[in-house]
Amino acid sequence: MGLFSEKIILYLPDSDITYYPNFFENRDADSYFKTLKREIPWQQDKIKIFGKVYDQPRLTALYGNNDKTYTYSGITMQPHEFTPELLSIKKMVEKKAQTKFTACLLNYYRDGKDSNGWHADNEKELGQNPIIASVSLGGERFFHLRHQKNKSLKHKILLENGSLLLMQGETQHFWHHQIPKTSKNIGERINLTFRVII
Ligand SMILES: O=C(O)CCC(=O)C(=O)O
Ligand SMILES: [Fe+2]
Repeated sequence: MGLFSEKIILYLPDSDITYYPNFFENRDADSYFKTLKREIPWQQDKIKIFGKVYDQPRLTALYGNNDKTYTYSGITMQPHEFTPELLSIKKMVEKKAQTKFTACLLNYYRDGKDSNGWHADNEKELGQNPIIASVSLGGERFFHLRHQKNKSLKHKILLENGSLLLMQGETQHFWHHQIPKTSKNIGERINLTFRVII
């Protein structure tokens, strides 16, 4: 077992979630962060929540190895072609997850006011039991989990620079997750969520 293989299983009911805190070495994570911040054509979309239109509270981009679009919160995103950096990250994630991913949704949280509200990644194009592999680069943010039926069942985990979080099995049927806003003075963060879009 190498230095970077520490594996933390979150034994939450109705879930299959694993966290690898040091999936990337810090200097690799830092270098990916710099390149992606500069090269990705970050966009701020409008989202629709209960019929009202808002600016999404973060920047995003979609990458894919086919032209399949991805629709959530009333936005349909068109994929860009994978860059060399994204392909090298994808390859390492695929080895760990034992899955070939077709797409990556990227999130750029500029500061603590940027966030990602409660949701499950349960869009129909992700299939029945989606596997989501989520890479964190840059500033640390808390990831909150809340059971959809039993809302007193909660958990939070700090997503560190260079970490990988794997959610699979029935997780998206039973749990919501969010990245809440924070008033702490924190660094900007890039998150990559690899998905299989069918
Ligand atoms: O930024 C994160 O860690 C979570 C991103 C997320 O939940 C999503 O893009 O669906
Ligand atoms: Fe999500």
